[in-house]
Amino acid sequence: MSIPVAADRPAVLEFEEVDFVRNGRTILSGVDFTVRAGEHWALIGPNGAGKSTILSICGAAAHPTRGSAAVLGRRLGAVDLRELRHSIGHVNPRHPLRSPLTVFEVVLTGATGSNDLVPRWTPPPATVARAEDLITRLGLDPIREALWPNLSQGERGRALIARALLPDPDLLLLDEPTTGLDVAAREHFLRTVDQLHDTHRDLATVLVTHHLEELPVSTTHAMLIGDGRLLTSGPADQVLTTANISDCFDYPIEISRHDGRWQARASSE
Ligand SMILES: Nc1ncnc2c1ncn2[C@@H]1O[C@H](COP(=O)(O)OP(=O)(O)OP(=O)(O)O)[C@@H](O)[C@H]1O
Repeated sequence: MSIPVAADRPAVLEFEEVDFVRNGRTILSGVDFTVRAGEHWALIGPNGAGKSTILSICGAAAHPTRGSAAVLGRRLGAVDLRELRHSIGHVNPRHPLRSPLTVFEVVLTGATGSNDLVPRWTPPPATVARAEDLITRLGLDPIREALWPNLSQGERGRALIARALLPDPDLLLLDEPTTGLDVAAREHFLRTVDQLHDTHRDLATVLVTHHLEELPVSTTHAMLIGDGRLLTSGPADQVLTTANISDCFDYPIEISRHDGRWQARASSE
């Protein structure tokens, strides 16, 4: 069910020869890719390859040491990062929330980009209406008043997607969103992401995962990262092959695809 995307759609992310150096260590080197509106990318690579670092630049939380990165058409280094972040939805399963907010309140924090409700902030009626709509669309009505500490991982995942979509972002970043989910919650989550792609045709997404089984059917593109370098990128079916994945993980892995979903297992050769 991959949705074809025209090459002339606007670029949402443009990395050109991006290097990222921290504490004298080169973490990313010469990373080059373009993500366009309506594309759904998977970002895959071994532990420590640099995936989270790429995602933090995509989320305007860090900028390149060398090279250039444009997010939503704005070049990092020349724009107010905080303002830019309002147009980016970020789903992080390790969302650092300490107070016992309800699901409804957690979704509302998407309007202020904060972890907690901002004191003395009254959400405008349009924001409340949008939060209600997202809660219904993500199947959260029965747990609207449930408290965050009591939610299951799957319920939290759906609440965080609703939160991320509240400001109607053009870019959605999903950082290992299925971590800790049981198989039913994972499948529900993946269906939610596929439906999202059907209803938000211009939304671009970048999803980081360690497991190819956790890629939504609607994934259109993929990039493989190894040791801070982009190994290959492009249409998902051309990138997620036995040869490319085995090379990326330096291990013989066989890739297959059934009904739009990918599977990876150790090669018998
Ligand atoms: N501030 C920093 N200073 C030095 N090294 C860092 C810093 N931040 C990250 N690194 C290193 O950069 C490399 C890439 O880290 P990153 O978190 O981007 O990898 P990842 O692909 O997301 O890994 P994982 O799959 O384990 O989550 C790692 O080796 C990490 O130890």
